[in-house]
Amino acid sequence: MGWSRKHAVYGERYNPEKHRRPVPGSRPDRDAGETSGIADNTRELAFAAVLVLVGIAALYPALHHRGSSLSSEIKAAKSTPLNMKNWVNFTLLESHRVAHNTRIFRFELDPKASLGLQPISHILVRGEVVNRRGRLEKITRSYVPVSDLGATGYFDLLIKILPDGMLSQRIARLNPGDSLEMRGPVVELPYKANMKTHLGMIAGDIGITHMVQLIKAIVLNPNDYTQQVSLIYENESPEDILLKEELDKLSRAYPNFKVFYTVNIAGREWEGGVGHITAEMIYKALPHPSPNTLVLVAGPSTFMDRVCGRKDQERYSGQVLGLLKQLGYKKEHVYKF
Ligand SMILES: Cc1cc2nc3c(=O)[nH]c(=O)nc-3n(C[C@H](O)[C@H](O)[C@H](O)COP(=O)(O)OP(=O)(O)OC[C@H]3O[C@@H](n4cnc5c(N)ncnc54)[C@H](O)[C@@H]3O)c2cc1C
Repeated sequence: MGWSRKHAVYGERYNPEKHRRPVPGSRPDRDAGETSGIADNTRELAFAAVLVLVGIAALYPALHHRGSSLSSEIKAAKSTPLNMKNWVNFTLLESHRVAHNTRIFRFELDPKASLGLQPISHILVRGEVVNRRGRLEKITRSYVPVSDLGATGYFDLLIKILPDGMLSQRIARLNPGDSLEMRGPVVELPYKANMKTHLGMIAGDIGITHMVQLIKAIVLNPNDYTQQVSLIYENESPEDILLKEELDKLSRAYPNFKVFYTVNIAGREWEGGVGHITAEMIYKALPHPSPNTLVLVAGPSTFMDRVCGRKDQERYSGQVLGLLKQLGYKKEHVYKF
């Protein structure tokens, strides 16, 4: 689904060598003028060889141990029960309220297994409901896991419970120990570490799930050198902001992640933006269109209309409209969920 190869080839790729942060304590390479003849070189070489041998002997048990722990991590990742072919039952461990109409549902995995997702992916959830004609029917909906992708033993879904939502109402009635059928994953945007230098994100309401999955995948990956991830997140009121505490924590812990909130109804103490997202907010907070940047957008249909236009097909983002068009963004600068 979603991201096509066509989108991924635009522009120069971010080059980790060029942008690598210096390793603390590392010293510049030795100047060629410091070497003092063949005899010195031979002595240095012999000494270095002895050091290497001693080093290998000392490190062998640690390397061996690390090797086996890596292979068990790989085994664990492989042991994910989630697959595209069959529906698998997952047991609810617990759920907790995030906002008046939204809850996090935590499902169980084997203690060493993780979901093994590539960002950005969603999974399919199926449940039996009474349909609008009063008949029992199995229906399927998509949800984006928001727990760290490497988390073992569980995964979390953030689900908005709609007043007349068939599956979300069914999920809201689950008790710990109940189970739900799932299948997947479905990769939407196959994100690769360092694929852009600066990512912009614009989310409305429950559209945050896509962004949270990617933000965590970037900041928790020591080999991802993305210079900046900037999110603008729109909601109805401060109480409706989903995962605010977690987003604030991430932005305090990782200087390459910044978040700006805007709400339609604000109290006196509110310090963020007020009203719908504007062109000015986007201009100030997000990367300007360039081959090294990408802006991701997710939210309800009316929100998409204002910001960039709806996705026109299942696989392609389509033309850029709305605020992003006004600001000069083209198809290759925008990914719509
Ligand atoms: C790729 C993808 C990822 C998604 N990820 C998530 C996620 O992580 N968390 C999540 O909660 N949802 C997510 N959704 C939406 C989810 O798949 C369901 O559509 C949603 O839970 C409603 O299903 P339902 O059966 O409860 O409601 P339905 O019975 O299908 O719909 C009930 C009514 O609610 C309307 N409606 C649908 N969505 C919304 C909405 N967001 N706000 C207001 N009204 C709405 C429908 O138009 C309909 O009138 C995702 C959707 C897609 C396509």
